[in-house]
Amino acid sequence: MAPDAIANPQRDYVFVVNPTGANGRTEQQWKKMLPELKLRLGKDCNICEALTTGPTHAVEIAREAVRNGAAAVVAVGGDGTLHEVLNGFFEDGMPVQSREGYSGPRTALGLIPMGTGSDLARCFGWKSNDKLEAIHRIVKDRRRRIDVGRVQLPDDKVDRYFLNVASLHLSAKAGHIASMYKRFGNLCYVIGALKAFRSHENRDLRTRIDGSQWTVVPKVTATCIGNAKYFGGGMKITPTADPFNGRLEVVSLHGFKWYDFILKMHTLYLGTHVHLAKVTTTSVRILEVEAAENKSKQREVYVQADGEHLGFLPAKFSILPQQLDFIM
Ligand SMILES: Nc1ncnc2c1ncn2[C@@H]1O[C@H](COP(=O)(O)OP(=O)(O)OP(=O)(O)O)[C@@H](O)[C@H]1O
Repeated sequence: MAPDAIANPQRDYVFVVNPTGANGRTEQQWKKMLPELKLRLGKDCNICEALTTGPTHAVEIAREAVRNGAAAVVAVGGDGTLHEVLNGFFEDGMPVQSREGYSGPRTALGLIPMGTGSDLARCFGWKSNDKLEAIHRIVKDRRRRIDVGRVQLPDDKVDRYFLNVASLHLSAKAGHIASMYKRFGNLCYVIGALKAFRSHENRDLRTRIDGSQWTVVPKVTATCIGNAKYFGGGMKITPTADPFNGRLEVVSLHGFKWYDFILKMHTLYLGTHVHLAKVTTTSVRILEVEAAENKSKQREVYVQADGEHLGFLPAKFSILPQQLDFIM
């Protein structure tokens, strides 16, 4: 166990479980794992089990746990649950502080991947639904500072945070549609992409990197902003992203037609799409995006982060100056 676990006998480990994750399998697997987890974490650790009752509940549970100075808040479920737990570490654009008087170590974020997609787990080479591997990781409690991406939409006063990938236009719309077809497992992302293409038009966008000059980027099909490498249940969309290097990798697809998407689909899973002529890549700390044409058209350009539909352009994507402790 980590040295600070011995120094502080009252360590709360809060497990935020989405019982409906992976079409209900998350709850079954969690129940099987819990007795061994209790045994291995031992008496020094207080295991708090919180089952979510619906969307966004995980945000509230995590926020309260951080305020109360929990040693760790662990998302048990898919990337959607992880995303909500992450967002619980922040409020009003600031990291949540523990209650006055608490002087223990910072709260760490943890993950037991038991969802459909598990894209962050894939980025670290962790197996999804591997009980022993997950227990070992939590018990060992090895922490590493991880980068957090932020999305700001001027119309929406609430900033959103992401660990995997934010994106805009076709990919964001496809993700939004995919969320309605989760019952089909990973196939939901393919269904989402095909449906999204039906009403899709490539758009000229204006972008600004790290506060420099605005430039027009023609015929954007989708732009993906990666803190980590994967989205959509295994698409290696930002293959050079590294969640520890303080940067976001931006991959844009230009002028794609629906048949390009079918023909090139395998390259998105392999991460080799970045070598295609219609794909550009950049490394940034801040990316601002708005429509180049008629501003009313920007209401048609979807924006998402870690699979959550956030709204429409304009949007600002950035890496947070402060990192988060993450259980690796
Ligand atoms: N009790 C609940 N009932 C219904 N929906 C919930 C509940 N708890 C959480 N959710 C929602 O379920 C969404 C998906 O959850 P989660 O990511 O854990 O599982 P998943 O279905 O495996 O999906 P993913 O593809 O993200 O891995 C979350 O974004 C959350 O908003």
